[in-house]
Amino acid sequence: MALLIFTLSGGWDRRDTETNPFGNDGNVEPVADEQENTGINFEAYEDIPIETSGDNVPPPVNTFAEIDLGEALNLNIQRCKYVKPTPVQRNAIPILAAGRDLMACAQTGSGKTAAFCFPIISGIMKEQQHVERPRGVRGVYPLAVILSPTRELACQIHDEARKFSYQTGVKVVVAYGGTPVNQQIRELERGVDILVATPGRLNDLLERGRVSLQMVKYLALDEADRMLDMGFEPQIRKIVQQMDMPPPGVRQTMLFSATFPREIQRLASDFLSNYIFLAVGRVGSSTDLIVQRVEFVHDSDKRSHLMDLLHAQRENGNQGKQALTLVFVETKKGADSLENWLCMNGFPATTIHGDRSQQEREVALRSFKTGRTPILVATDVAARGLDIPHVAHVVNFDLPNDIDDYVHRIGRTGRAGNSGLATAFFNDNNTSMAKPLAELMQEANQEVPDWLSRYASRASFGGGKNRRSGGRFGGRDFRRESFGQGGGGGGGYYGGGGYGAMPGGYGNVPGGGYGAVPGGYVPYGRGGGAYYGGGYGTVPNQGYGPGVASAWD
Ligand SMILES: Nc1ncnc2c1ncn2[C@@H]1O[C@H](COP(=O)(O)OP(=O)(O)OP(=O)(O)O)[C@@H](O)[C@H]1O
Repeated sequence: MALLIFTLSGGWDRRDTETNPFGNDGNVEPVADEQENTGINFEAYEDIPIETSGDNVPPPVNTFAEIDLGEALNLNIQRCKYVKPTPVQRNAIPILAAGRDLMACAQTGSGKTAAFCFPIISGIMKEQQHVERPRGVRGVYPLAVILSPTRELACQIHDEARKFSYQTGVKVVVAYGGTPVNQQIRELERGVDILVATPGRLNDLLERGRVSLQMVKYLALDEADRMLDMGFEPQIRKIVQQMDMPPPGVRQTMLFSATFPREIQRLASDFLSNYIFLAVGRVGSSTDLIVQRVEFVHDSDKRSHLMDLLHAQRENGNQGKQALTLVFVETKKGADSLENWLCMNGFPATTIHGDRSQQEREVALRSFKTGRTPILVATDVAARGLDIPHVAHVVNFDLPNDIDDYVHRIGRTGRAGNSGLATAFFNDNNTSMAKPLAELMQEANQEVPDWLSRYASRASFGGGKNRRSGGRFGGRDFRRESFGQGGGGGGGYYGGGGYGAMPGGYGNVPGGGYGAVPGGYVPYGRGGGAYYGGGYGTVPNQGYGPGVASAWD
């Protein structure tokens, strides 16, 4: 017999005909080996520093089972093969399950999506019987809104949330620009509990009167610092403060990012009520898990230098295969032209940026993910949130002007406890980044080349856009600093060093200072030095020393 339950998502619960988002992999079987099944290097997460502030912070949990998330959601957690919660999940889920507002700052790739999705889904499951949506009015009344800065990230969150809510009766719908709005309206009218959206498209739907926010109980901003910076803030204010969304205290608000500059925190506090601030030290981003290298490369040499890196990577790759490499450039034009050049030189590449149609962007992303075009040239549109498995190398061909953008960009590798490699090309156009970059690398136990330290110590370059406020954290509660209790903080948290193993490794780079790397996997660790084995051992960037010295002196 078909299971038809009327739900207040505005439609019929069609759990029995729901497409299985896990595909054939949706069987719930006991997980034999955590490491193998999750890909998570759990040890890397053990000593992670956690900082919370606010009134009556609910204690963290060690297992998902300690929180009553509901049976259907627990089954999905097993289907996802999540054995243990990550530190941000351990701390954030009980806070959110207790109904508290939260500003959470946790390293890239550490599972923030689940940290806000689980409590939302579980909360809606519990309330399903009691919620009454307005009747007789044509409109769509989501109970939760999740906002994301890019379309691709909105899609990704939607895909994740659909997995987590499979067979729970909770309906997730996504709305984003660049696709026909009427189709999305029709989908919304079939019922929605959780609406994942980009701000532009949601505003459009609100202005058309097709969506009402009056029933919203949960509001989540992913990449919250980006959502509240100058570009997006007016749109967010409009959605959150000028339409019919219940005020803070009535709705529950959760803000998540890997970075949280102080001034954005101050702004964000308008949207929150008696919130808890949570900072989780960076495991996945600018930490030991990502080997960061910075090389001095003049603009005119960037292409040939990139080519050398890609050649070396191919030679060391698995059966001559090119490892997935994400190359960040500054402009859309620059992205197109580099992509062309790479293709002409025998490196299958594609590109993603704001001038491409949504369809082209989606095709490009798919082609990169599947390895058909293992090089993706991107602008900052791909800097945040995208969770692409097996990205081995992020190249900052053009460095960003903001250190937080750098943190998000390199965080596209080294996800979920895996290791990764990030290379930045630095030259005289990037002097304002020298100081924050050197500091960030130092915090993360990376070896800072002498020439970069010299740039960093030059007073005239010291005014770089260094918005970092958290020392070892991606951010620290600005309320504490206002009260004079916090700020800064000594070292010691990264004392352990030496996580995991490094994929790839360069060998035989023509003209470079890299040594040959047999086997491709090279252990790395603090003080150990031997990132790339051989000649590239103890002093990374040595090969560029002379060039840099002449540029500098
Ligand atoms: N408890 C868990 N066990 C195993 N894997 C997990 C767990 N939680 C999340 N993951 C996986 O970790 C990866 C990274 O998660 P997610 O994309 O949510 O990171 P994030 O913190 O939002 O990163 P970013 O700051 O870059 O947006 C995903 O592939 C996700 O499926």
